[in-house]
Amino acid sequence: MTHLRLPAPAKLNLMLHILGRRPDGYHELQTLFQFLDYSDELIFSPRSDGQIQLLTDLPGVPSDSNLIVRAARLLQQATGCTQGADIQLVKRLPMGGGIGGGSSDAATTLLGLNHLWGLNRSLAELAELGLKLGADVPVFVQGQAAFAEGIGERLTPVELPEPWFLVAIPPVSVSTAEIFSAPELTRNTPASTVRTVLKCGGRNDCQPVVEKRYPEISNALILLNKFTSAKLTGTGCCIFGAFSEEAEAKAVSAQLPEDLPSFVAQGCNESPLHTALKAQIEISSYLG
Ligand SMILES: C[C@@](CO)(OP(=O)(O)O)[C@H](O)COP(=O)(O)OP(=O)(O)OC[C@H]1O[C@@H](n2ccc(N)nc2=O)[C@H](O)[C@@H]1O
Ligand SMILES: Nc1ncnc2c1ncn2[C@@H]1O[C@H](COP(=O)(O)OP(=O)(O)O)[C@@H](O)[C@H]1O
Repeated sequence: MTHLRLPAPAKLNLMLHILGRRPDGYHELQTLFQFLDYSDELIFSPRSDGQIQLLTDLPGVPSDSNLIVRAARLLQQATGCTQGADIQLVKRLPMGGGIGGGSSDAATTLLGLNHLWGLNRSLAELAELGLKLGADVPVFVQGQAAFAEGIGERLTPVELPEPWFLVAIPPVSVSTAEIFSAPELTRNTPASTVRTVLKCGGRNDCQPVVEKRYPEISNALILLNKFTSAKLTGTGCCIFGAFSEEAEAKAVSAQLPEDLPSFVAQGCNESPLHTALKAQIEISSYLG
């Protein structure tokens, strides 16, 4: 195989409840994840010298800290694999946006290199490895819309409607660690069941903290709420609203001011990464 090109899709947190804080500082949460058909892209080419080279510079992120390089090295260590790779990144997902770009890049690296290097590791093994890189990585590895518990790693797959989402990107970057360490964050929301959440929805406990600290986000929510019910994803900065028709979402997107960029994408219960990998595997077996 000469190279492998795969998407690293965004996610939305359709609700996010914080139940408590563990002794290690991580938070127990309940969240509903759905993927978006809007992705970074990664292109993997094999190297026989064992080196991992990221060919694309990501401003502000040194190569050794990039989750792509960290995921590739972790996979080498865990499997004893001596092969390497050149990796190109086409970055589309806003960084620090709460749509999981870094975690998704890491998951695509784990699945992509597992395939390219012929390692045959299961999704469960790769998800366990991914959790070492971030709480959000396992859901991208498993690739199904899910109700997540624990710190985000205990996943119950769910079937959700797949509306069109308008995602607006207020011009600020929010650090996940900052919001989770805020003294004023609600940390005692009672546990819900997946059934209740699917029936009644839920809120994002991070939203009041983020709105207070980032007026740009609170103003963007006021604006989008004029068209549809809008919410924060994860710890922000992105906000979203759902529409049944793509055209309707695009019409609203076109009416937003220039300083509030946005995109429209469909919600997906199967990750576009898994859809692309299945197609890739079919092509490889067809070509022999
Ligand atoms: C909040 C969520 C919701 O999906 O997403 P984002 O807004 O970051 O996209 C996730 O829980 C974020 O997952 P992820 O971005 O992978 O977090 P990590 O790198 O593991 O952790 C970043 C920091 O957030 C805090 N953290 C994260 C997850 C969690 N359940 N409890 C926490 O307290 C920790 O302080 C940690 O230092
Ligand atoms: N491949 C990557 N893509 C994006 N961010 C990365 C990557 N590798 C490391 N990071 C770091 O992770 C942080 C969080 O990134 P990201 O996943 O985009 O946001 P969020 O967790 O809010 O969804 C970035 O600010 C950056 O410092």
